Amino acid sequence: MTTTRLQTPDWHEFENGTELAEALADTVAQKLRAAIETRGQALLAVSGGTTPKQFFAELSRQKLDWSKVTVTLVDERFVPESSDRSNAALVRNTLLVNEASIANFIGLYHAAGDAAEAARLASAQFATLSWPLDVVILGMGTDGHTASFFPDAPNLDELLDPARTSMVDPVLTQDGGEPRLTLPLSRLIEAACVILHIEGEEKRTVLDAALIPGQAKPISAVFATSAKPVPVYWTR
Ligand SMILES: O=C1O[C@H](COP(=O)(O)O)[C@@H](O)[C@H](O)[C@H]1O
Repeated sequence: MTTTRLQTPDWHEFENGTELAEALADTVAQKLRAAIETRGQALLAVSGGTTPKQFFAELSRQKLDWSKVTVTLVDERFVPESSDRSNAALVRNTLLVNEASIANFIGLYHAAGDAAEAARLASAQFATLSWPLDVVILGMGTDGHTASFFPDAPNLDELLDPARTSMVDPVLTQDGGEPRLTLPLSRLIEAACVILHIEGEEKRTVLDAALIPGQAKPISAVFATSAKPVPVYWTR
């Protein structure tokens, strides 16, 4: 992986998780309203894991025409929604409630034989969407992965190829706990708006290091290849 151009992050720091969640929800809601205004619909891709819960709760209460919003995931574990590891279950339970309960949701998981087959099924569904995405909210693990771009993934270079044309890719990773499904970097950075949401000192240190050329982690590729600034929303 080569990184030749890293951004100085557009840093948004908050006193606590509640203030961050409110500000991020306001920003995302504005972007969704603008997309609905200009193209009659909005596509939002969110991350899973533990960080976004409070943000999802705030976003779910935002007043906008959620019937015109399609929500999907940046990445998913190859597990059914009955699993407590399911990112789709997190979205259903914490984002697709309140005002947002009428949004359309397209998950990445399919009950297929393996992650590769599930990725093919998800890609066929994604082909019906009106690309590019309007808003992408990324998270990051303390190993520097974002989406399911895990450092140990054999196909990491392909996933991070800015010219990649696939829609959903399988990821075979030990670090990630189970096989994964992910949008490739190209689909994420072509979005009108990409925001990184991280919390805690450890993640800030990891990100700071990853932005130094020559210390590349998967997250580095987002900042190295995005044509637009990628705001970082952070709190201790
Ligand atoms: O595995 C994943 O991890 C990252 C970070 O999760 P967190 O629990 O540290 O917030 C997440 O962004 C990604 O969507 C998820 O699949």
